Amino acid sequence: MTDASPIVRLDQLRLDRGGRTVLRDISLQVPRGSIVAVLGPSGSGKSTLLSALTGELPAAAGTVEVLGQPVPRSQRALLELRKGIGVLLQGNGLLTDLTAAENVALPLRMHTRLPAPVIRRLVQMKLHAVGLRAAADAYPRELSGGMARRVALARALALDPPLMIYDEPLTGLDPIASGVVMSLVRRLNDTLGLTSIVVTHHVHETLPIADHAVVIANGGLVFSGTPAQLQASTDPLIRQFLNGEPDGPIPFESRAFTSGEAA
Ligand SMILES: Nc1ncnc2c1ncn2[C@@H]1O[C@H](COP(=O)(O)OP(=O)(O)OP(=O)(O)O)[C@@H](O)[C@H]1O
Repeated sequence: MTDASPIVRLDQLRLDRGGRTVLRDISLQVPRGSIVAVLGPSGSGKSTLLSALTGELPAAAGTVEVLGQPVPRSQRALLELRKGIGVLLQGNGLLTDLTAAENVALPLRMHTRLPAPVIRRLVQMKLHAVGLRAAADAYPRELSGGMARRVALARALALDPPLMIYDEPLTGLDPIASGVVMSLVRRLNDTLGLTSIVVTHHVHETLPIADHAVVIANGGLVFSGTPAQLQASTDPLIRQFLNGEPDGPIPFESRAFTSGEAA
């Protein structure tokens, strides 16, 4: 029997930072098996939203449920929850004095008691999944930007998390490497039975692999629907964002927070 409950459920969520409300009234359900693109201009609160999913930032109001449970407050329960969330951060976060294989092995060494030969085999499998088995003994400096991103992706997959979160996975990559990484995101999602949340302002590279898209701007969720619906939207705010125009309903120096509420 498959579990039909959403893997992430946000209800009337408000998030504050530095005494200001960054996002308000965010309600969203992420179905299992889907890829959801979270889009929005710089400073709109995308990373802030991610912090709420990993429990780094508690909700100021409303609820956040991840992997079928409210995000806990205790450090111990949070650590347990985070084992089920693979995160690919903006920088790759690879340790430069470790090889690709050693980097991928890190979470397995830290969070499991598996014997070394089993870890070696799992690492080979993860590197194979991102098409880099041959690069196991290379150091990060010997890899191209796209290859390093894929090693970081293999490391994020090390503990077989059901939920993957990608924070700006294309930053610094050329168009070819971007295409490789995005198609890998889709393939891994489908072959490993994952659910993926991709936070990015790379709209045109991300929409083709997404099942659902949300746009955050001006302190809230301004769109939620399929990529086709997003592309067809006539909302001036959405058009401004999609076309990258400086003038329109999104302020150029996007100040995502709305003043007052948490002050
Ligand atoms: N630790 C913090 N304290 C106070 N304000 C913060 C903090 N972190 C972020 N902010 C503010 O919250 C807002 C949203 O920032 P956030 O980093 O979530 O946006 P973003 O959409 O991820 O931006 P980018 O695409 O540039 O990474 C911004 O106005 C930012 O200045």
